[in-house]
Amino acid sequence: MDLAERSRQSFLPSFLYSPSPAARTLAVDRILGRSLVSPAAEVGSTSPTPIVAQAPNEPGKIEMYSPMFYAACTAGGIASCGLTHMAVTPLDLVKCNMQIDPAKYKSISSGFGVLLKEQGVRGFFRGWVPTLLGYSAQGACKFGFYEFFKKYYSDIAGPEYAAKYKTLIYLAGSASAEVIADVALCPFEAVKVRVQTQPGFARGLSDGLPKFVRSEGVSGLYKGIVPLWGRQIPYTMMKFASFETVVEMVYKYAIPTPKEQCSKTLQLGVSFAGGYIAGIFCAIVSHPADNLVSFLNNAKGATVGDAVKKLGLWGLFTRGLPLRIVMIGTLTGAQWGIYDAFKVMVGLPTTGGVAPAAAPASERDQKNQVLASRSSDLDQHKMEVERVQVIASVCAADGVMPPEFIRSEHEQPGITTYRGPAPEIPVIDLAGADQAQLTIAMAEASREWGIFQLLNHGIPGEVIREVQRVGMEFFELPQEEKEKYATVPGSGSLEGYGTKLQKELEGKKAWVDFFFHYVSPPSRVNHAIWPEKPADYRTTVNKEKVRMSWPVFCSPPGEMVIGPLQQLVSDESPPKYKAKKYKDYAYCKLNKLPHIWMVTDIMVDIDMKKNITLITTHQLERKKRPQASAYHRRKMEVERVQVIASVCAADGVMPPEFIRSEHEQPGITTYRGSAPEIPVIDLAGAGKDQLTIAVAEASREWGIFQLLNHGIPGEVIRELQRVGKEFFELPQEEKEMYAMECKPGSSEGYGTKLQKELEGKKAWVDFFFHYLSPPARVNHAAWPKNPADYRKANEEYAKHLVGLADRMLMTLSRGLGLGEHVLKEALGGDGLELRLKINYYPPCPRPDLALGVVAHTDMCAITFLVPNLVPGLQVFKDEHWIDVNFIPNAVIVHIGDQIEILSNGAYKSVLHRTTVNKEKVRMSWPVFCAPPGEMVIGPLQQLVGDESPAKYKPKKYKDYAYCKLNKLPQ
Ligand SMILES: O=C(O)CCC(=O)C(=O)O
Ligand SMILES: [Fe+2]
Repeated sequence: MDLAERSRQSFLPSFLYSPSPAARTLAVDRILGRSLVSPAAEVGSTSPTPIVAQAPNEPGKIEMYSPMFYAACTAGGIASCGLTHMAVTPLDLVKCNMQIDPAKYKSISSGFGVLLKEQGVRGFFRGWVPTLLGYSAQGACKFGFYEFFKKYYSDIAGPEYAAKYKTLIYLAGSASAEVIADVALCPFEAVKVRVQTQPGFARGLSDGLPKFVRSEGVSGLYKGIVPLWGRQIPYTMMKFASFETVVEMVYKYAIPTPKEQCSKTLQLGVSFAGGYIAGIFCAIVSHPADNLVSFLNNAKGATVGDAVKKLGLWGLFTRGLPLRIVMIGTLTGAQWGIYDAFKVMVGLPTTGGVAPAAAPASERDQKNQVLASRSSDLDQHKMEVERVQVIASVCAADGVMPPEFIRSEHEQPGITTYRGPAPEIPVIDLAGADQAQLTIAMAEASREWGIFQLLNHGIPGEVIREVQRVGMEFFELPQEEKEKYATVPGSGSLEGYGTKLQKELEGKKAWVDFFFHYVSPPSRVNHAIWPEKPADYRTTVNKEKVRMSWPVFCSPPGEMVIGPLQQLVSDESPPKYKAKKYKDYAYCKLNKLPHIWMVTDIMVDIDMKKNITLITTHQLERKKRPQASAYHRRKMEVERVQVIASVCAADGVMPPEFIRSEHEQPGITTYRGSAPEIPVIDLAGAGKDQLTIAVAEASREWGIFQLLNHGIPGEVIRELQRVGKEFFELPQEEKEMYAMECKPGSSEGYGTKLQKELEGKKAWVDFFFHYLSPPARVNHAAWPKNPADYRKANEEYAKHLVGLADRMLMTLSRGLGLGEHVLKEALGGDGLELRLKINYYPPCPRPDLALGVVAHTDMCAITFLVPNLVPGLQVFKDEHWIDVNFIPNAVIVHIGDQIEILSNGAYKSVLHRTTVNKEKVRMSWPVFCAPPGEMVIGPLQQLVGDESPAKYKPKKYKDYAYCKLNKLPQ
């Protein structure tokens, strides 16, 4: 499987799989497939990648609105109506007889007695065959055509009107379906009534039908069609529209979780309840008519007026109502329950609960085409962006959405929105106050809230409405038109039509598209990026641009240095923020780089026993320790995992952002069965050819192996590890001197990844990065000065590693049937860049819940790694996460993305991750070998031919890195 393919398979939830290569699949691929890239495993230039766990294949899923879908709905309708009506045949029989011969069948209970006496128990089921067949046919048409007409009318109305007039659509859809359903039912109903009410006419359908046709003709079968329509159509309209409405309201108001996240049992419960309530409505509205019919049948020659006089208006509406409510409620509840249970059984969602705003198929196809054609133009990042508006139109149909939009629980508005009484944000009336009052009001609102509403702000309502109108008109343009204004990532300009790409807190996506452009000052305004349509966009916005500057973001020019105002800083109120250029602040913020501008308070807590612990101010507040503790305050700029670990160790809990969701938790996802070991290759024990075969096979099959007798002396590795460990054991302040800067191009130093990960989770690891080779890239200033022999140990290791890398690249090259030097040359020859990373995984209170480095493939060409003896590395092989059993003194080799690409997929870059340990510190020293950024990497020409077309697009390594780190499609 190549990289792209793997990433596509990984996180697609089962409900988004589509078995057929139809338009929907295309949409899913295009729209969802690429967004499943996992985060950077290393800050800077190496790693991040696709994949986490393979989702199971789910064959047999039915695509919404496909012929199979309607067939399933039809079958569900058969089960639903046929069975329920057959079950109530005895009741129906008595009821029909009461209507025909009220003198004999006086009430339901006495009617049963008469039947039993005259016909025995078998008499109760007289006519069950025409009932079953008739109502099966009716159910088939009723539900099958209802789904059809609902979609058909929604499509005609278009998404907006379909949502606005949804009730009308339910009513029209069910009426249309019922017209057809009654045509199917009518002949069976005619025979059934005759069989049930005319003793001796026939035993059942088989003899009754020919007899009926002989006496009344075929047209006789349809004599009752008009009254049938009259009775059934309004009833069905009520039944379907109220069901849809009730279900929608239940999901909206009664159940906090979105429908697609509710269990199937709950969904079916909602269907039954919705059906029951719909049944109650049906019973109520049809009740007067029902009473009327019974009365007229019972009293020959009576009129409606007589009935009203006799029963009274109240009686007409209520007499016998409770019983009918129970009967019809149960029946309708059961019908919807059975219908939806059938749908669930075949893998469809239950009915209702989302607005029917399905984009018309043709429109959707059009969008897919646009997406598809854009994807052929791979050179432009902007062509590859997934618009929420497009995703929404694809998703609207089935009411599900891609998982990256589903927030984790602590963010879900359904859960986290406060429902109690809450104060309103301040409202400030600019007209109603003098300057002093206004100053006080605004200052207070800004101190307390940071947000307020202005009244009488001087912008005429008409101006605002116009700006909103032209903006809305732009977003309603065809997708192609909007894409002309797409923002270009990496272009340095934020202006244009855009959608945020997984760069959010928690890696989730925001359900929003946007358009950005400057409106002021004139020197910054670039009308070229302003929408051309609607035609009056520019004049409308331009005209009002000065006043429009109220609601837009007002910020300083990028070069301005912003820090606490001098006048507000003193000994008593020391600066809380670092001064920095606005553009640097923006860069860090946009890239979620360490908040070096913000200073975290860390307290040193010394208790009576002279135990020293680090504690955050926040934790201190929670702990409310007795007076006996003394606290020393100090500032920490970034939250290091090592510091967090030392704070957490005491109470055995850890911050929630380290708790992985279940599909990532090592406690759940680590494979415990017997698993193969990663290949072990002994460099001393084999001839050149044997070695080539072993390395090539391991790289094809696994993408990872351990080398024994690699030629790096044990002493050299031990020294490397000693100095690294000593560095991490230095006081925090000293390590912070090497903190990685959040500036473009800075990729060396001490660091901690901050909130850049899939699902917004944090990795339980700190690290140090620096170059080892080539000499031109090495910057000793970035290396730790302490311990003193850090440099010597690393230089020694680097020397050996350069040799080992050469040797392995030669072997891999031979393994592809190529000359020894081909791979290395393709990677820049002696320009090959070696970057050391030291991973420091502190002890973790819940190693079953946290991860060290999240699942990724290394972005570089090849990685050489030596860990300490604490286990933790896992690889994904044959759909399982398996532990790597490191052999002491071995070197672990990872194939990275660039070798996979150069080999045109013959060698696989390995998907791996790390777990952490409860008691012990785990450390590892990977060295990432990568080509210089300017090198163009693509499948080697020698490996590409007619039979084996290129699977990867050549691109500069730095562009590959840019895309990977920013989660853009490759
Ligand atoms: O710590 C390890 O064993 C692996 C670390 C890793 O995969 C990485 O940093 O890219
Ligand atoms: Fe890695």
